[in-house]
Amino acid sequence: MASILSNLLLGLVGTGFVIALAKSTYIAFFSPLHRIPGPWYMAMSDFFLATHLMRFHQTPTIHKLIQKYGPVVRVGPNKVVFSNLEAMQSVYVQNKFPKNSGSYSHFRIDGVDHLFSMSDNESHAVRRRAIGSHYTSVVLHFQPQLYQLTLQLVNHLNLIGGRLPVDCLLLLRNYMVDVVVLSTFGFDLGAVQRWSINEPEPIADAIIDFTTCIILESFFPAFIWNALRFFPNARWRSFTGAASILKEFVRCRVNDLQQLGGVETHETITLVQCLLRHTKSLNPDTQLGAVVIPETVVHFIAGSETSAMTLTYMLWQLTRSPEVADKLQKELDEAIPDPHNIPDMAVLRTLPYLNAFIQEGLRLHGAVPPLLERVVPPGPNFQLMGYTIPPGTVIGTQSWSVHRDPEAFPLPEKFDPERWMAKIDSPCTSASHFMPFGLGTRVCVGQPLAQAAIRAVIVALARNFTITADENTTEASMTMVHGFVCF
Ligand code: HEM
Repeated sequence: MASILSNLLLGLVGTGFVIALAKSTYIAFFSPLHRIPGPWYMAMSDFFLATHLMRFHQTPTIHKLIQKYGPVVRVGPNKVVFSNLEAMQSVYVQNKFPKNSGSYSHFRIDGVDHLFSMSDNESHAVRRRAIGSHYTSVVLHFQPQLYQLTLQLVNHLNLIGGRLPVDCLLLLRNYMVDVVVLSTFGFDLGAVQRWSINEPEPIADAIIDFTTCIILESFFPAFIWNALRFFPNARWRSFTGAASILKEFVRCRVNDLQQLGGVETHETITLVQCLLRHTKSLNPDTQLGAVVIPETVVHFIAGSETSAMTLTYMLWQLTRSPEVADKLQKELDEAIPDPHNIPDMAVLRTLPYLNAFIQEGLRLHGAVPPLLERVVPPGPNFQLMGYTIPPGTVIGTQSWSVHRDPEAFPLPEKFDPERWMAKIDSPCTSASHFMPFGLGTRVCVGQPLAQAAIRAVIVALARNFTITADENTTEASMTMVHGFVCF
């Protein structure tokens, strides 16, 4: 009896395996995507790409595939990547293909969509209009406070006086949390102050935990993940509860603001004011959890780690190239007579070497370099570089590869701000290959804030200090680890 059962089981497993293999083979070799170059095993299953994602290595793996197979590669049964300017324009700018909800839905907060995760173009456009105005005028409204926060960094570092090494990422993460809270609520959270007295910053920690957690979560079915969250370990609980910590923080601050009447001023300048007015105009009874909280939380996450990461790499580049550091310092010394007085942002935007340095930093170390996945919508097939792509196919490009295209950027791995200097008066292909903030209608809404914070920090630190790397900071220790944002 036992042997009959085990034979039956074996037969069932064998049949399942043969059916799955036949299906994968059919998809790989007979689907409309079968002409597109790429590894045959990747065309059969998403498993292979997922293993690279799990090891935080998907972005460089895709880059290697593009180098090997050419500018268009099939990397999954239903997934195609490309690195080509016309295709970029067509997918992201002209056709505005929607985001792939399969991957972006993991970013939802409690299952609620926000600007970043929305895949429906129409709902996105409404939300974007409501929020976009906040970021286009954020520097106008908050420049004095932004500079004050930045000069705090200088003061704290002056107190250390170069006697001890400083973990730049930790410091800049706290700085960016202060910047994002400032733009969201209009007050100084004091995260940098806390850093200066060696105290942990729960919001900064929760932001980091959240970004790592969603990657981990994406590998488990929801019911398993929900069970895992109850594992009785304090660190694990705070790790998986990062979203709750952030939501609670936002809820309390919004309540405080409402009680003080701060949301009803005539001038709408903070992100939260914009969001409250927006939700009121849609439906006065909308709960905070439906729009304001998830939207605010995602701006904390999207805004702080990204900019802190890019800034850290920019500082590292200053330690590696004395020639670059000297040129930057010379330009800043001439333009800024008083090192404790940062000139207006409009003046900083005219400094050629500073801008070239920042462009180059964003090219090599933009914090969001992975595949920006879109889906071909229902309707006619899409023509991608001579290949027919049916509706439902996931397609996309990644700035990691576009920014390392040797035709646009000769010696692409070299950190060389000069490559931007030559081109400032004669726009050329490299400018159209520049996409650290994404492109099209889904381009980073926080870009003006990120650019302003990066400019202010680089100016303040390079004008006031000579930056050197600690002996433990090496090429190996600085190798980027790739999630959706880099680590
Ligand atoms: C160096 C810093 C930053 C980089 C490299 C960066 C990069 C990006 C990229 C590549 C996208 C497009 C993602 C996609 O198409 O899937 C994006 C979108 C977004 N970013 Fe940023 N970002 C930065 C800073 C910020 C800041 C400071 C904020 C806000 C405080 C922010 C908020 C957002 C939001 C809300 C979106 C979604 C926009 C939409 O879909 O309409 N980011 N960012």
